[in-house]
Amino acid sequence: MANSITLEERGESFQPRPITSFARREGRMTPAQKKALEHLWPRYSIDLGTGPLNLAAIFNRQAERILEIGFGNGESLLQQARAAPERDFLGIEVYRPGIGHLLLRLKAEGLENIRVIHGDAWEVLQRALPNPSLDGVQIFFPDPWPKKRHHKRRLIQPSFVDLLECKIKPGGWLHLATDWQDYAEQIKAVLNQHAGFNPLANEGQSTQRPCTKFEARGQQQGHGVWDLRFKRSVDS
Ligand SMILES: C[S@@+](CC[C@H](N)C(=O)[O-])C[C@H]1O[C@@H](n2cnc3c(N)ncnc32)[C@H](O)[C@@H]1O
Repeated sequence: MANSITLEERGESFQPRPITSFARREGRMTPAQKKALEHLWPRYSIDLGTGPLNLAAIFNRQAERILEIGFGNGESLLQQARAAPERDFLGIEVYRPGIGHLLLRLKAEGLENIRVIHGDAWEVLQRALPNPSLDGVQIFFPDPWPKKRHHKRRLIQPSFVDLLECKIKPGGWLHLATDWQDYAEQIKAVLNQHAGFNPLANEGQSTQRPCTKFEARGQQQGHGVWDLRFKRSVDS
C-alpha cells in the first residue's frame, strides 16, 4: 500500500467508508460565515478534481507541508500558520460553519500559507493527495463516539492508518490528541500494531500544540488530555 499512488492512477475506484466518522449536520452559519464561503472560497480553498493535486503549484513554492484533519473552527491551523510562515498548511473539514470561521480569519490576517478542503478526509486522502506528499499530519480531538456501539465510526481505524502511511513521507510524523482515555488506548493499539509507524518518546505530553476549542470544552468537564505522536517509518 505504501508504494501506491492515488486510486485513479492505480485504475481503482474510490471505496467510501461504510459508515462516516462524522454526524451529518450542517450547523448554523452566521451571515458573515456564509458570505465568506461565497466570496473567499476561490482564494483559499482547493476543489477536488480528478487525479492527484499539485501542491507545489497550489502553494506556489516548495515547503514543508502539514495537514490537519477535522480542524473544527481552524484556530489551531491559524496559530501554527502564523508562527511558521515558512511551512504550508492544509486543512480538511466537513463542517461548513468552521470553514467559514477560518476563511474570515485568513482574510483578516492576510495569511497565505493555508488552504482548505471541504470534504471527508477518507475520500480526500484516497482521491486527491499524492503519495507521499505530507511532512506531518495532525488530528486534534477527533469525534470520540463514546458509546461502544459507535466505536466503528471513530476515524482512527487500521484502514485509515494505511491511508495515512501512504500520504506521510518516510520520517514524517503523525500527531493525535484526544480527551477520551479509551480512544487514546484504541489509537495506541492501532498505531503500535502498524509497521508504518513508531511511537515517539514525548507521548502524553501536551507540547507544541495550540489549545483547541474541543480541548477547552473537555477541560471544563474535567477530562484529561492524551497527546500521541508517531514517526512514519523510513523502511516500510
Ligand atoms: C470533535 S471536533 C474537533 C475539532 C477541532 N480539532 C478541535 O479540537 O476543536 C472533530 C471535527 O472533525 C471533523 N471531522 C470528523 N470526521 C471527519 C472526516 N472524516 N473528514 C473531515 N473532517 C471530519 C468534524 O466535522 C469536527 O469538526
